[in-house]
Amino acid sequence: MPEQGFKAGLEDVVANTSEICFIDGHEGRLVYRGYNVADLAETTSFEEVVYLLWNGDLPNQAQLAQLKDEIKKSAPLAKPVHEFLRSLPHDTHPMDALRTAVSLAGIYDPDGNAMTPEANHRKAVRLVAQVPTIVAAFDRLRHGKSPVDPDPSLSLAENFLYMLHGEKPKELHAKVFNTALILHADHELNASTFSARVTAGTLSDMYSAITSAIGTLKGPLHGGANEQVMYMLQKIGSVENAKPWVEAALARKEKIMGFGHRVYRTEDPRAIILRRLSKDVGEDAHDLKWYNMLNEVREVIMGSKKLYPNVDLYSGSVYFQMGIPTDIFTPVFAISRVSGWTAHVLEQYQNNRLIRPRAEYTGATHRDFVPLEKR
Ligand SMILES: CC(=O)SCCNC(=O)CCNC(=O)[C@H](O)C(C)(C)COP(=O)(O)OP(=O)(O)OC[C@H]1O[C@@H](n2cnc3c(N)ncnc32)[C@H](O)[C@@H]1OP(=O)(O)O
Ligand SMILES: O=C([O-])CC(=O)C(=O)O
Repeated sequence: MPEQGFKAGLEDVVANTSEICFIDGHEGRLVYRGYNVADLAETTSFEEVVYLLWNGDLPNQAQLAQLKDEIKKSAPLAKPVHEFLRSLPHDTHPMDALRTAVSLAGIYDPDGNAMTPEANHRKAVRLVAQVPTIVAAFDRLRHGKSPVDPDPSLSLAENFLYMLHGEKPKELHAKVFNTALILHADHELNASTFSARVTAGTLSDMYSAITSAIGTLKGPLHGGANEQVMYMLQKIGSVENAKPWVEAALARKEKIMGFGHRVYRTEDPRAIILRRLSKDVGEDAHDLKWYNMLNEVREVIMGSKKLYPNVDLYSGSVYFQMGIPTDIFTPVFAISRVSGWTAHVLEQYQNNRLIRPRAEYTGATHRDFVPLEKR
């Protein structure tokens, strides 16, 4: 029998080693490959961070140019993936559309099920390049609009907003979105990354691992919380109503989305940056209602429950004010996190061992068998 006792939710259980991401939950520090995310967030491009996560070092100019070129060339979708998105009912949740489209894209990937490091690198590039195209294309199709082809002159952040809205984003939005992508790129063994690694650990292919991860990110206790925060703000309606609304929800023992974390015992460092971005886009739009409401909710929750905001609290208000529909907030999270998922899958393949924990059995052990005719 296993030596270790059972830990509900695997809390604080160390399940693998990794060189990709470090979290100091007490100090509120998040590090990608040795770099504090706060130092990267507003000074680098998302593509640089993708390179860092995959390769362990920041790229030089030639390496960055090559990765950007690979991403640009890989951004268009295979025709059957387009046709599939076109065939979906318009009320399909965009996260379901993304999950199934990524799975389908795997079938048309020219590298198929090849598992060489080179083939896996190319698949990682295609995934990072195509997830934004899928999310934007489905959003337009369900609103009766034609998808917009990716523009090779734009960065990944700019391109997503361009493909979504059909026009180039204003400078502030492109910059803020780039920062949001960097902030969401990786987070150690969060649930979706764990799920990707479990799938990769069976030596299944990268698309299967990323499909598992997307399904895991969808839930409201994980990436799905950003969408739920926006619905909560819409229900609250005004800054004045925030306190009574939250107090009533807490009295009903409801969880308030965007608060609490398995690892952080202080404020999530990403939330601190996103709060400022929420203010920036709010000021730019001459509308600080969402920002002010979130701050009021934060004060009530921190005062009464001593719970801190997580990454999902402020991101939605940022996206909303950039014209991103609420039900694609979680797919937008995936646009970024696919970089971390693929980095972890590549790391898993490099030093693989099947991931297979044990369960503490709590059922009956010695029951007398009764044949069917006598039950
Ligand atoms: C990208 C991300 O995944 S970030 C997380 C996004 N998820 C959310 O924002 C959903 C809301 N938050 C939560 O549900 C949790 O805090 C989680 C899932 C993030 C972490 O869960 P866990 O580590 O398992 O903590 P757990 O749910 O056991 O909470 C511990 C205690 O704090 C309370 N608590 C935790 N989060 C919240 C919350 N958001 N609102 C109200 N109470 C909360 C729990 O009710 C529990 O109280 P109890 O001990 O009196 O029963
Ligand atoms: O680490 C976690 O458990 C959840 C999280 O914040 C993330 O995935 O970004």
